[in-house]
Amino acid sequence: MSEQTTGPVQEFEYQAEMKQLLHLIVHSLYTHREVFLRELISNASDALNVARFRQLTDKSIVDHDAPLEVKIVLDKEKGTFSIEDTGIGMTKDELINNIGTIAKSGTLEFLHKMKSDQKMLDADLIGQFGVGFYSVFMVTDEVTIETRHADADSPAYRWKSVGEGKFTIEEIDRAKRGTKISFTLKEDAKEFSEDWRVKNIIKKYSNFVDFPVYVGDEKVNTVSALWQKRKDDLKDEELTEFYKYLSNDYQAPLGHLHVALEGSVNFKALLFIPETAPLGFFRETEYKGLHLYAHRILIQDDCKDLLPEYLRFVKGVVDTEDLPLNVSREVTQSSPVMGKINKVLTGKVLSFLEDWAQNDTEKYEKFYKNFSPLLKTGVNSDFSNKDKIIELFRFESSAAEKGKMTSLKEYVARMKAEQKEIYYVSGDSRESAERNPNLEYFKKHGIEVLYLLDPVDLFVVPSIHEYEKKSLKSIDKADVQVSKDEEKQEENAIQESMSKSFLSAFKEVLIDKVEDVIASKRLVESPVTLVVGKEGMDIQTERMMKMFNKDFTGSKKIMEVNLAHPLIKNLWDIYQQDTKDPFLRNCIVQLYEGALLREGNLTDPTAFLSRMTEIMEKASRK
Ligand SMILES: Nc1ncnc2c1ncn2[C@@H]1O[C@H](COP(=O)(O)OP(=O)(O)OP(=O)(O)O)[C@@H](O)[C@H]1O
Repeated sequence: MSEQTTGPVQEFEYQAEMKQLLHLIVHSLYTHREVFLRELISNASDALNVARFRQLTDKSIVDHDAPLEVKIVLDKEKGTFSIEDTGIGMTKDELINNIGTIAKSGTLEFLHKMKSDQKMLDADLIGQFGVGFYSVFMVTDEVTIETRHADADSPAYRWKSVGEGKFTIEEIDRAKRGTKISFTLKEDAKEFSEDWRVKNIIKKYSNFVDFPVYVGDEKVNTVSALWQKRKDDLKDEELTEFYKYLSNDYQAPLGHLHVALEGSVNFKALLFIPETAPLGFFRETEYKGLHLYAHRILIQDDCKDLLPEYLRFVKGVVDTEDLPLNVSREVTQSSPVMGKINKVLTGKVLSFLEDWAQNDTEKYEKFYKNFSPLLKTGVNSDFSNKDKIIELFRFESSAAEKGKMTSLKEYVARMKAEQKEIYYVSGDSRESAERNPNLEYFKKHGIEVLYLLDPVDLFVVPSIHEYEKKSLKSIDKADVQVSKDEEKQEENAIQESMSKSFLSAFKEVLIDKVEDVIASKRLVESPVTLVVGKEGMDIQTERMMKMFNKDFTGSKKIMEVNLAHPLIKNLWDIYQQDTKDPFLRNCIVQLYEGALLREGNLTDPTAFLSRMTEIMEKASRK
């Protein structure tokens, strides 16, 4: 029965974006429609949490001692559904502002995209995208909300909407605190007025809600603090169920970690690593943190202070006895207890990953593929754990077949006695890294080079500097060490007189383009290559900087010339006859621009092509 109206009915219009969203929900979401119930229970549970907080500190709230619970009433004959909570309730402003806005940015965009991709829109995905309350319009055409806020002087209201266009608000006579949402189910959604169906859905999605959920007179959910159980008593099935409830993920987690600590800090934690990164995970600046409980009572469902940001893929709960119940967000942030928990958890998560890396490579590689771009940034932000994080790095390598990953430890174990540095090269793909002419020397001499194929590597690997006292060096740098013997042999092969004056001719032609031109000790098959000075930025890094900032110019490169290459020898012959030969000059520019092209930095391909035509014409003349 509805409460009496006590004021005029006011009409409101949804924002344009909201209308579009509602249209999509009503007309496009067909599968997993039962998640509307999860959304409604989750909102009720949030409201109950707020009420529980207020109960602790404010004796004057409406129905101070009312039990905190959710009641669902079904009428199979009439096909109706109602859900009522004794939570905090809503004021008029909250009804207008909170109901009627899209919870998460990007939701509409996402739904549109799914639709235009002609994908089957699956309502199970919406939990991740924050359609929230409005999912109810999948199963009904008209919704009524009756609510009274816990503040003693706050009136009660009825909100009514037929979905797509408008909603109305009127004042009503309701004495109870909390919110009741009721509606008649659509013809094709009548199943949701069946007891057994609704109970099954609650068990599936909402078993771990912190408050009793009743269907009729029967309490349906478990209401158990899983993390309080002993490690050995935890069953895989309930862990998976709990994880899904907690994270809104529809897949089982990749793994979990149970921590119980007693001593200078006391807490229990149940943490999960997801199987895959949720859509939009890496774009997300607004991510959800862990759930923080104190004495088994949820005090924050989004606590970002329990783990550093580079571990934000971890989902789960932390329950501590060291924080007071009525602790505010500001106090938790600066609390030394939080600092201690953060420190312990970070160490535990890193050791947990290290254990996978050592003992379950398949799982680790799955994890690594999904989350390593984030994990790796820890090297630049968490100095106390830097060494641990570095152990978790994996790379493709010239010593391993495509797709196989290797660690720095394994690399160092394979290093030859005379090798002093750890070498790496970056590239968009293994193939492009392997085509880098700077690699030729290393290939010829069987020196292992790591391939940095993840763009994030370029920002983090250079800051590793050293691993087991061996410095990490990009093979694009001019000062990579080439073994002494080798140097001698090469030097002998190079005619001293040839190199000096000839190279200065290169320099003269490329005067404003390169920093220097030197004889190469590392090239085998290519005529020239570009390298960066000791302090310079890696070539790939520079390319990325240019993508972010059009005005970024980068530094001048050093050109290395392979004096043993047949083409260079031919040019030497031309040079000896005429040091200013225009063909020679053209070839020098072409060689330089060819090197730019290879590294993806050629800015004027038209000039490059016409010069090439000119050179070919000359070369093909009889
Ligand atoms: N039963 C309720 N009691 C009190 N407030 C509610 C209730 N249901 C909804 N609300 C209010 O309406 C808002 C919008 O709910 P909605 O489900 O659309 O999004 P959300 O819960 O904020 O986001 P998400 O679904 O992503 O968690 C809530 O944030 C809350 O302020």
